[in-house]
Amino acid sequence: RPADLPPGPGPALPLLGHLHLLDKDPRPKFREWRRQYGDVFSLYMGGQLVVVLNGYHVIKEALVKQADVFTIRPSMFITDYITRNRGIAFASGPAWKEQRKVCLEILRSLGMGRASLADKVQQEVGQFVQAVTALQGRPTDLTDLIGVSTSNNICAMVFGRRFRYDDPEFTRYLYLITENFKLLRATNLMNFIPLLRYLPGDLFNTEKVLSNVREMHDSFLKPQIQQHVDEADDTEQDDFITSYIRQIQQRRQHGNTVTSVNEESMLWVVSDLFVAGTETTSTALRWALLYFIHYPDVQEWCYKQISEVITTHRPPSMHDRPELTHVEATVMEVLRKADIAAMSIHHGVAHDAMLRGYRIPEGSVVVPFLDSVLNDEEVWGDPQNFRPQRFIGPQGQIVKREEFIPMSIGRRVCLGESFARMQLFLYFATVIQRFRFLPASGELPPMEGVMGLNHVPKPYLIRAVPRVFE
Ligand code: HEM
Repeated sequence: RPADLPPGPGPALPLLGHLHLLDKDPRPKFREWRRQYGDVFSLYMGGQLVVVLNGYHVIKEALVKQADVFTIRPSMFITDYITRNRGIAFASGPAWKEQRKVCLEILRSLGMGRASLADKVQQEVGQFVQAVTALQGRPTDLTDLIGVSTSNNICAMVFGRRFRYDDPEFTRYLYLITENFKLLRATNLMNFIPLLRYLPGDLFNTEKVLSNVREMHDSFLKPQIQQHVDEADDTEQDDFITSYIRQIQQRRQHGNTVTSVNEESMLWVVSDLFVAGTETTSTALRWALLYFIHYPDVQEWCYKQISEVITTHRPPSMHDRPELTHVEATVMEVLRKADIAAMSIHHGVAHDAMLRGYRIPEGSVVVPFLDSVLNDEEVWGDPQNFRPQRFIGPQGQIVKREEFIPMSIGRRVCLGESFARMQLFLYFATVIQRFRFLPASGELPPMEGVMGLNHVPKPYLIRAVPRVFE
């Protein structure tokens, strides 16, 4: 490692680099290396130099203060192979900029984070409550139900419709997403060890991942889009696809030929919203229920406020959000402690850069290690504890800390942040109002998660016992 690069673990092995030192869950090793080498350290994954950014100040210095340099995605074999700079999440340059701008405009016009969309989410939460009530407190793994329900919120926004919980086709597409989130961790190795690409067969599941993407696009997204195209002229429909089609038409009418806003981009953007919005939000909700059964006092702390502020006669709405501070604080603590996007999405550098006196060469992969901020002792004091009260100030108000960055910061900050936060608030408030969550047996399920692309809880059974209102 040249002397001006960030320090890191000793000699790298040929082909593997430092990969042999990393477990399936690299977080403990990264925490150890931060203590040893400081807030900016580097390692080789295969032949690829990876620079890991730790702590709020370093991540902000890179992603915000040097945004012109650190906003791009690195060129990686797998993502280049699959997305080819289409969509948002893995695109860079002018196409990413234009897609992100158009998407944000549309999402804002649809009311992301505001009342109109909230009504639809509230209706979906109502359906979810009905389905959970029907279980009559029986021990159940709620993963699939949560998956379909949270995904329905994206569907309401993007397609203007929802799907039944027992729709086998829709459940199949959600399964494909979950499978890809799991498979991509192994597939990722191909990014770092080019030799693996030449092995016969599909040992690292690249073809499987690609065929899952194709199936989702061809059998699900394209027909949904086509239906919107067919009905575009005579529809009052108020959803993402209809708005995007209008954006395409406007550009055509103005003779704009250099734009990336076209039918192909629409497919990839819709795919990104669907994939990024489904898996993450449902994971957060699954973590939440697990925390609820481990911390019954937190459930009661929220329930007491809900029953005082809005009683139990009507479901909570977004208007209650400012007053339901205990629920809001619990959403924040789940997002902090669950570490869902611990490694964020990889960033790159547009050209050689300097950070904290170290050179970050063009071609590096940059990991904003969000875990290092969300679990920083200097910021939180007792990060290991699940304690929503840390977000409540002396006057009972919500404390907003700039270090609270579960969805990253800078120009790439999660596009669905306010939508996700709105959904989580409505689910948490409503299910706590309606149920008491208990473990399936005397033994509590483990809190350790599994690292794929996201940090997800292991499957567990839970009892949702309807509360009896007097
Ligand atoms: C709890 C829920 C969620 C978490 C923890 C989360 C987290 C993240 C993180 C860490 C990133 C990477 C930011 C970076 O590169 O620095 C990201 C990007 C993104 N998220 Fe989310 N997200 C969530 C929900 C959503 C939802 C509901 C949507 C869609 C409506 C969404 C859409 C996206 C998109 C499109 C990107 C790519 C942005 C870009 O590259 O410009 N996310 N998210």
